[in-house]
Amino acid sequence: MSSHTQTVKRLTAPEIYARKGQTPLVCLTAYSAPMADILDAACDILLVGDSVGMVVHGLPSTIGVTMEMMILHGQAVMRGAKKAFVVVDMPFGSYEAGPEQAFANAVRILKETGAQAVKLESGPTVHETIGYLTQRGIPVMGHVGLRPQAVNVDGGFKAKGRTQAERDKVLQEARDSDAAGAFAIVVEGVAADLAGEITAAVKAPTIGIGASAACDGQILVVDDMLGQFDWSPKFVRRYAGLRETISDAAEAYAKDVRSRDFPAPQETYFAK
Ligand SMILES: Nc1nc(=O)c2c([nH]1)NC[C@@H]1CN(c3ccc(C(=O)N[C@@H](CCC(=O)O)C(=O)O)cc3)CN21
Ligand SMILES: CC(C)C(=O)C(=O)O
Ligand SMILES: [Mg+2]
Repeated sequence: MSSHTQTVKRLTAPEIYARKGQTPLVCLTAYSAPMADILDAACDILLVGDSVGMVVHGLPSTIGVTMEMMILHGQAVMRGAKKAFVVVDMPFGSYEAGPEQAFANAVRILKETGAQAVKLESGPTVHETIGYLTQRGIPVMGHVGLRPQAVNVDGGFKAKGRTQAERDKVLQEARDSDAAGAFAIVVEGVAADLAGEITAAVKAPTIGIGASAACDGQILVVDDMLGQFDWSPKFVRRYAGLRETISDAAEAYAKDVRSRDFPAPQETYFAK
């Protein structure tokens, strides 16, 4: 459906920003059109996360995710979601060099997908970059705490804020993202008290993942909460058992094919 014939009004960045202190923002990741279509009614925000590289493409981390992957999945999600606000993650290497690199790649993401905003993980140039993009018409979601794209310097996916120096750094990055104009900030993998401090310190709504109930909203990787994996981080709650459901269905299909029970006459074409 083209934007001209769209009947359902999409949420906007200012509406998300104004949700601070209101009812919690409901967010999930989405990577495909049919999943976005199903999740649209329940969610305020759908994030086309670079976690797609690990969850869908089987990569060991998000480092190998490309602009092309983010754009293809962004396009699919935009075709499925009618009401939710859609944010696309900027992949590793597409924004860290500075504001001009980030702007060029964010423009490409918005033009080619139709999504309304991008997200980027905190780092030394992020304060400058969020301001540069926001002033030029691109809403930016910040991301502080556990930064999956820093996996190689951190030596793994490690929760943040166990030392005072680390707590100060995460809080400062959240303050910087807020001051630079982020319309929302993802807070990942931090202790509850730090998540509370950050949420109280910033004007933008905080969206937690492994960051306690103190945040202004929550996000999970959809395949985690649907139970597609046998291992998940501690912060995941399973709302379905898709792994077992899919495996049981595949076993039942295999049994029916081998016994020639499938296909039956009603599943077969005949000449007359
Ligand atoms: N499926 C999936 N779910 C996610 O939430 C997710 C991804 N993939 N990929 C990108 C990042 C990586 N994430 C991760 C991955 C592992 C841990 C993890 O191993 N956590 C440990 C605790 C580590 C610590 O205490 O420092 C755990 O046991 O929960 C956390 C976040 C979150 N994101
Ligand atoms: C988990 C969320 C916040 C994310 O960045 C992703 O899915 O890539
Ligand atoms: Mg991400």
